[in-house]
Amino acid sequence: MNFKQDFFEQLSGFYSQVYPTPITQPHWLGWSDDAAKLIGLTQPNDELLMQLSGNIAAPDASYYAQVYSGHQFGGYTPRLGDGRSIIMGEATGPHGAWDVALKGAGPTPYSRQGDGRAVMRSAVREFLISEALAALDVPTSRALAVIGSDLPVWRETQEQAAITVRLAKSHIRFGHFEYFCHSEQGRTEKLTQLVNFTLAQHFPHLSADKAGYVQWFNEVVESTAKMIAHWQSIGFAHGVMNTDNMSILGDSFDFGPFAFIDTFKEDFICNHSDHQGRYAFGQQPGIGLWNLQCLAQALSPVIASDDLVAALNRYQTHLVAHYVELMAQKLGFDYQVSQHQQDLTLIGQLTTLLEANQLDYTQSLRQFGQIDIHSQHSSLRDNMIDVDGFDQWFSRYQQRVGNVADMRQWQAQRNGVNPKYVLRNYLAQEAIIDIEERGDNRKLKQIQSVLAQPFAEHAEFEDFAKRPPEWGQGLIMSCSS
Ligand SMILES: Nc1ncnc2c1ncn2[C@@H]1O[C@H](COP(=O)(O)OP(=O)(O)OP(=O)(O)O)[C@@H](O)[C@H]1O
Ligand SMILES: [Mg+2]
Repeated sequence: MNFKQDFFEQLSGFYSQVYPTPITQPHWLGWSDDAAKLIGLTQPNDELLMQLSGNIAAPDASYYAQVYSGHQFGGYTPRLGDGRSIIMGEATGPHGAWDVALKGAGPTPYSRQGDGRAVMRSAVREFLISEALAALDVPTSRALAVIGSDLPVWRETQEQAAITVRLAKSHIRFGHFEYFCHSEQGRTEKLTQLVNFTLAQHFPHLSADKAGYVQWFNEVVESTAKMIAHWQSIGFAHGVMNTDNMSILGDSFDFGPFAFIDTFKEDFICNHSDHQGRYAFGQQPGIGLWNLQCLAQALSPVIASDDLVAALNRYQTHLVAHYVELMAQKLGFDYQVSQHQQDLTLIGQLTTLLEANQLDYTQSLRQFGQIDIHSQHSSLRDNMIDVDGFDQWFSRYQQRVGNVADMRQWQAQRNGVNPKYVLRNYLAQEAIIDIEERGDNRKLKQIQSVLAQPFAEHAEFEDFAKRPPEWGQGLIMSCSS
């Protein structure tokens, strides 16, 4: 790995230097060739294993934990920081610079009561979902590897520690700006320094002046809206949309109790601790705005409030536009800005039908690849209990799609955007159980390779596209990780 150390060198006072605490008996549980390519790596090897498990230092790495704060479930925590993630620096490769973070690498000055560790099940889930979302073209942090160990850690019971090696274009979160706004008591030097660094590193097309700042915030609003539009379009619930888990680049970030919806349910909750449903699937667009409002407040010392409000006011338009555009591709009609509102209604009627008929979201959308738009009959229709309701919707939908000259091509296009395979919770759970009980990571590798091509057919792994078995329905994940 070739590192540069821009954050470390330019932002002293924004982190604490801290070394990983080695884990014992480190071994590769998972490795992503696709992520490796981003930073110019090819094969896993023993030296890399020793480096990424914290057993030996990597040349040119600086080890540090960043400080930030954040709104967690609506309440402000003035100081959080990386309690279990240690960044080695920015690895440079053919695809730019990527922070390499060892998540679960041991205690840091921000660990509070925590042990600085991650348990194997959560490390495996983060590894799988990072790479699966990337293959679905969703903006996301990546995972190079997951490393197992025999180090015991205590949660509700004794478990084994593991490390996810995360790659992210940046680890700067909304919470970074909140921290340097609220802790500096009116002084704006550090906040300005952080904004300037963010612009120089990640928004080089913008100038470090008032106009550049305003444009930057507008871009953050849009990329956040875009990310959430992606989530809604694929039926992904993040589960912990605290402001410290919101990347300033609009990348999906920090994967804990996330889930893909199986049977469609607008108010689906995946986080065991989310008693109020604050982060329910259907709440995500609104929470995105709420989080951006927190960010806007943190930036108010350096950006005029009228400009912040104007940018926030565009959030909903961005979100709807991106969502409708993605859904239009999935459903096979041309995206037109002037049609937004009608299209949104048409899409909403479909999801209402899916919910009322208790249908699986991923499977149902995949069936658009078999629809003949000129015929009333389809496998999707066969699955409906409310056939009349569906027929009414379908004729409106037929009108919207219009004539299709080449039906086969149209169907192939639908299959190219509606995944057959997503990381259903029960699949991740099966991989975890095999590792837990037998140290066997073959299932993990199979799931990873299928999800790397989620739009393709994988005849051998047809089962991975199935609805969950009874034990795996509505699995709700605990926050303990
Ligand atoms: N086992 C732990 N030991 C120490 N700190 C922890 C532990 N688990 C979580 N934290 C800290 O609690 C805060 C909230 O945790 P959260 O689950 O959002 O983040 P995370 O999953 O640990 O990391 P990241 O946001 O970098 O993906 C963070 O500051 C995190 O570092
Ligand atoms: Mg977090």
